Amino acid sequence: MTRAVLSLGSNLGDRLGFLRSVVDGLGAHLAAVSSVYETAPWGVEDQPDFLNAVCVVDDPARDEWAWLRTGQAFERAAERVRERRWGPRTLDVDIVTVEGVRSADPALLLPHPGTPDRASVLVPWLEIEPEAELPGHGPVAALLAARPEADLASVRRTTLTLR
Ligand SMILES: Nc1ncnc2c1ncn2[C@@H]1O[C@H](COP(=O)(O)OP(=O)(O)OP(=O)(O)O)[C@@H](O)[C@H]1O
Ligand SMILES: Nc1nc2c(c(=O)[nH]1)N=C(CO)CN2
Repeated sequence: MTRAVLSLGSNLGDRLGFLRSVVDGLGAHLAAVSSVYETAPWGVEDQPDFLNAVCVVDDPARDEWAWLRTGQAFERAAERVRERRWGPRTLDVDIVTVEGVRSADPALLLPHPGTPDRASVLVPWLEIEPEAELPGHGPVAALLAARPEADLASVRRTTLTLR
């Protein structure tokens, strides 16, 4: 119960700097991090493009709630202001999965229910874990193959790096 997959997103201010703040803050607990992707916004479409990335983290001392608190601490440090659902933000850290954990608690849904529909999560995740499975949904590669072509085209790999 120590390994987790996190999705990172930013579309306000120093987008790359906010993603880097997470990677830097995770330090030795960062097991893998994807490339940075520039992605067209889903949900609310009249907002700037996002930078998105996915990382795999590992810490024997942290359970799923500790990972949620960790993500929220990074969001607070980025002075995130929550104005509307799916609206623009300096930093969003979603807990995609925590190994061996399923949760129906609205404060921490695991796996994150948006994952199967979000190419902005599936593409970077697949890059770092080609064999990944989303619990209850099967291989990430199959979820991605089921997305419409327009979704795939909206996720563009950049040359920016996080470490
Ligand atoms: N797996 C999860 N990861 C992060 N937050 C979660 C998760 N499951 C539930 N939450 C809850 O979601 C709440 C709101 O999250 P947030 O404002 O980031 O939503 P959103 O990014 O607008 O939408 P979405 O959750 O669909 O990406 C948080 O208070 C948190 O407790
Ligand atoms: N492309 C993209 N679109 C989004 C994102 C995101 O991370 N990437 N996050 C949102 C808020 O949860 C709303 N829309």
